[in-house]
Amino acid sequence: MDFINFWIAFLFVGLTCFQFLRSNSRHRKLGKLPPGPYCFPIIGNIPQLSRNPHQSLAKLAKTYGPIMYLKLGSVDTIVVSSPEIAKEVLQHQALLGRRIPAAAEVHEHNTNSMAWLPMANHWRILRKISKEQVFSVPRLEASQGLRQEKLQKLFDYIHECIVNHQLVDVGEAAFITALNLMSATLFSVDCAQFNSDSTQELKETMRAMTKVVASFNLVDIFPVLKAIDPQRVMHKSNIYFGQIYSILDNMINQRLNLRAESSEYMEKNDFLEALLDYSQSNPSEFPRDRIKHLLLDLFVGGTDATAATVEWIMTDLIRSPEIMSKARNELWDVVGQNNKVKESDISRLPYLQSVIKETFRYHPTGPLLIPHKAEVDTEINGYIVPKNSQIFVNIWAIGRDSKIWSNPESFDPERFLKREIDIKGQDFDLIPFGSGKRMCPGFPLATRMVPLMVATMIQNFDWKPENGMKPEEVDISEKFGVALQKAVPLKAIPIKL
Ligand code: HEM
Repeated sequence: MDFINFWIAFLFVGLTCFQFLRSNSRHRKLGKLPPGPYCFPIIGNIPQLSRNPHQSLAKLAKTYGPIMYLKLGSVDTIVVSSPEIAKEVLQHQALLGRRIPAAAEVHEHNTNSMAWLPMANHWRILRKISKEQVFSVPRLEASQGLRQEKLQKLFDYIHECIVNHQLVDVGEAAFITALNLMSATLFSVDCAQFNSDSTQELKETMRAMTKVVASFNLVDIFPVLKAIDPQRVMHKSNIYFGQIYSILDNMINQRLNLRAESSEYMEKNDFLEALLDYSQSNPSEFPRDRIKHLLLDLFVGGTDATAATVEWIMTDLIRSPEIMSKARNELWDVVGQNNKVKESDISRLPYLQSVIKETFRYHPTGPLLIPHKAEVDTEINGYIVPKNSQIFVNIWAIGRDSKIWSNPESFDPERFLKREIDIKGQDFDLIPFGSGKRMCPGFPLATRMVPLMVATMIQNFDWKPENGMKPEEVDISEKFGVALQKAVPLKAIPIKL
């Protein structure tokens, strides 16, 4: 070890020990912390977590209970694993902050992004604009034609795979479709093509950026390392965010030019048009340079979660052919075999909705939600949640709890036909989109896109696993990330019906 590395390591260990001792003495004064496993000096509970922390934490909760205290590096962490305490946490004003990952602290993203802002004025304005201008029913109705076209492309692609005797990489097809659904809805543009190796800048950069943001970064658990950025995560993130912002800036400028050039300009039905209108009439509340930040939030928030959800639903259906045919029969009964499924049909498809809910229970796309942060010392269920703790609400553990669900390890959509439960954040047994003020703002769009993508994939196609595998052999192991991914991507054989 050379001289400089020695001093960096010495400084790191010294500062971490100092922080460790200081926070321990502060906690002793505060009161009773929730129970939790033994915490090692400096590294805390990191050795007790696997690559799938939601699963390790669910196991630990069986021993230590529905509210636990852990230390991840130098970060106080509270883990909640029951619907009752999840409700208390998600409705507590002081626990709705965010701990910002270092990878998001680039290009002023953290100070402009709805996902990372604290619940102050700027965040409130963004939520209001999203609710009233972007995800309002009239706006969603007006933009549905844009989405219908993209679903036709998905249908044509699957058809082409059949003609060419090709497997479908279901995750990739879902990602391209989600990306195009989002880019059509946001700015009337197609960002990605099926079966194309040509440069698809936005798609590739989005992939790279999500990978960087999802990667394990030492700085997030030892903030003293931020200035060194030992894994170069912030460096890479800075590049990808910069590239995406410049693509978005170009799109915004092009649209502004189009609007300025012709007096006969026909307004488009997309979200960009709504945001430009709002910004022009409320420049002080929502200046032009904030549009790109909101577009990025919606684009990133919408694409990965939607694509991962669809890949999981298709995995669960391919593993259970009788459930897939039941969902298809419902589509044929309600919509017909040859009519395209429309957004207005979704409410008449209770079985398909049960399938989607069951996948949300079984493989929730955000197993720990997006971690919340305690803004002040707060008491929950008789325990202290120290200021600045990060809070994980483990909805994966709630979804697999046998006290709440019978046979939680089996995929059984029928349970939702017997039990009325919605996913709008009111019933804390199932909150795939979170609940309360910080709940996913994209819920109204996601609940249109996901059923239509699945319907497009199963209405006229049956599916077989690749390589002569039996349905029940299709892999369901998970890979933790920005959205919960499949560890082994789903590749399957489509069959025309
Ligand atoms: C199946 C699809 C989706 C799932 C499962 C999902 C799930 C979630 C979850 C669990 C949260 C965190 C809630 C919390 O921290 O309490 C969240 C937040 C968020 N989602 Fe979604 N989401 C989906 C689709 C979308 C779409 C389509 C958009 C936008 C077009 C979107 C944009 C966002 C944003 C911006 C946030 C941060 C909100 C804030 O912090 O105030 N999501 N989502």
